[in-house]
Amino acid sequence: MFALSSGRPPAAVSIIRVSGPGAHGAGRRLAGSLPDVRIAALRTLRDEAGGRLDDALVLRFDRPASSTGEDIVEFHCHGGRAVVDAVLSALAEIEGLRPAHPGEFTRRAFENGRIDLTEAEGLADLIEAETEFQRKSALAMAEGGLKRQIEQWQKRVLILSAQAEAAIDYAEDDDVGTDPTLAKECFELARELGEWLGRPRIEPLKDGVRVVIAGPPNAGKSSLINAIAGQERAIVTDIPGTTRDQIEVPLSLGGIPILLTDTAGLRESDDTIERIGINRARSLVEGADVLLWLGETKEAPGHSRRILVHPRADLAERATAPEGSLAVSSVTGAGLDELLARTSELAASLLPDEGAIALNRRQAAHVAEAQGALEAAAATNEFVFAAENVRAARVAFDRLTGRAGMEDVLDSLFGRFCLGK
Ligand SMILES: Nc1nc2c(c(=O)[nH]1)N(C=O)[C@@H](CNc1ccc(C(=O)N[C@@H](CCC(=O)O)C(=O)O)cc1)CN2
Ligand SMILES: Nc1nc2c(ncn2[C@@H]2O[C@H](COP(=O)(O)OP(=O)(O)OP(=O)(O)O)[C@@H](O)[C@H]2O)c(=O)[nH]1
Ligand SMILES: [Mg+2]
Repeated sequence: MFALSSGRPPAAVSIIRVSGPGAHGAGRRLAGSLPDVRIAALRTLRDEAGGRLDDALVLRFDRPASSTGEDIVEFHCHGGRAVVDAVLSALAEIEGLRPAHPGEFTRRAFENGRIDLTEAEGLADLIEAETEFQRKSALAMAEGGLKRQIEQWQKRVLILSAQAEAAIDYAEDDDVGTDPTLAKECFELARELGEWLGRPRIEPLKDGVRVVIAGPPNAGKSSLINAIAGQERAIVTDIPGTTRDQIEVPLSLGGIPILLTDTAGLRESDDTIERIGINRARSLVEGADVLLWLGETKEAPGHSRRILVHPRADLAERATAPEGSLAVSSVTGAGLDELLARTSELAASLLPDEGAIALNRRQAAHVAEAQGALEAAAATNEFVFAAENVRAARVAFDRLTGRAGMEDVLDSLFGRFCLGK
C-alpha cells in the first residue's frame, strides 16, 4: 500500500510512502535501484515507459526495523501537484500495490506490534496537537509512557492471577479461605488505579476546558462573551430572551485552552424556541467545567467550580457587588482581567501537568473496569471468584493496550510461577 504522507501539495517537498512486501520492488521499478537501508539517495523516478517523473530522494527501510514493521520505501519528491499525482499513478500501475486507507500506516504499526493502542492514540493526538501543552502530552503517550505503566500493572496482575489460580488448585474443597496477601495486593493495585482515575484527563486539554456563562435573561451574558472574545459574536439586545442557541468561543488564556459558551437566559417561558434554548442552557451548566454565574447569588446552581459575577457594574444602581461576587462591566471592561485570571486558575486545575500522561475517555473506562474487578477480588473470600475478577482485570488491561491474544499472557504466567512446587 502507498500514500502521500506529507501535507497537501503544492509544497516544497512531498513524501510518498510505500509499505508492505511489495515496497522494495516498487521502489526499484520507479527508481531503478534502491539505496542502502536508511541512507537517502537521489534518484530519477521513471514510469514504465521510461518517462521521467521527478528527481527525488529515496529512502529504504527493511522490515522489521521500520515504523510499520514492514519493508518501506519513501520518495521525497518535489511537492508539485502534478509531480505527486504522476508518482502516485505510477505506483497504482504496479501489480499488487494499492492506495492506503486513512490511518493504515499506523494501523499496520499496531498490527505488527510496533506500537500498542495507547501509543497509536498518542500519535493521533500528536498529529492534531496545536499547542505546546498538547504536543508534550501527546508525545508522552506516543512514546509509550502509558504503555510502560500498563505493562507494570499487567505484571502485577499476572502474579495475582497465578496466586489465585494456585490457591484454587491447592485449597482443600472444604478449606476455602482468604489469602491476605492476595487481597491486600488487589486492594493496593485498585487504589493506585483509582489515583490515576482521579487525575486530570486529556479531553479538557484537547477540546478546551468548558467554561459556561449562565444566568437570567438580560443579565449581560452575551455582552460578556463579546467583551472577552473582543468581537461581536453573540447578538445583544435589551429584549430578555435574545440568546437561544449556545454560542461557543474557543480561546487560549495564558496557554490554557478554553471553550467559552454563552447560553440562553434561564427563566420560565411559554415560547417554544426559547424553551428549547433554556433546556440546552441547563444541560450546558450541568456539563460545565467552570461556571460563570451572572445572576443572584441565591439562585446560583451548585457547582464545584463557579465564579459569581456581578455584571453591568458600571451602572449607578449596580455599583456595589454583593459579598463574594466579582463586579464586571462589559462596557468599561472593569473587572474583566480579574475574571479571566480567576477563570484560568480554575481551568488550570482540570488540566494535566505539562508533559504528564493523561488518560482519555476510552483508557479511563478500561482502567475503571480493572479497578472494579480488583476491588471485587479484594473483597471476596472465595478464591474462584477472586481468580475470576483478577482475570477480568487482566482482560481490561489487554483491552487498554489493544492486545487480543492471550498466549504471551499464559506463557509469562506459568514462567513466573512454579505450580509444581
Ligand atoms: N521521512 C519520515 N519521517 C518521519 C516518519 C516517517 O515515516 N518518514 N515518521 C512516521 O511516523 C515519524 C518517525 N517515526 C518513525 C518511527 C520508527 C521508525 C523506525 O524505523 N523504527 C525502527 C528502528 C528504530 C531505530 O533505528 O532506532 C524500529 O522501531 O525497529 C522510523 C520512523 C516522523 N518522521
Ligand atoms: N451598562 C451596561 N449595560 C450592559 C452591560 N452588559 C450588558 N448590558 C446591556 O444589557 C442588556 C442585555 O444584554 P445581553 O448581553 O444581551 O444580555 P443576555 O444575558 O445575553 O440576555 P439574554 O440573551 O436575553 O439572556 C443589553 O441592553 C446590553 O447592552 C454592561 O456591562 N453595562
Ligand atoms: Mg444573550
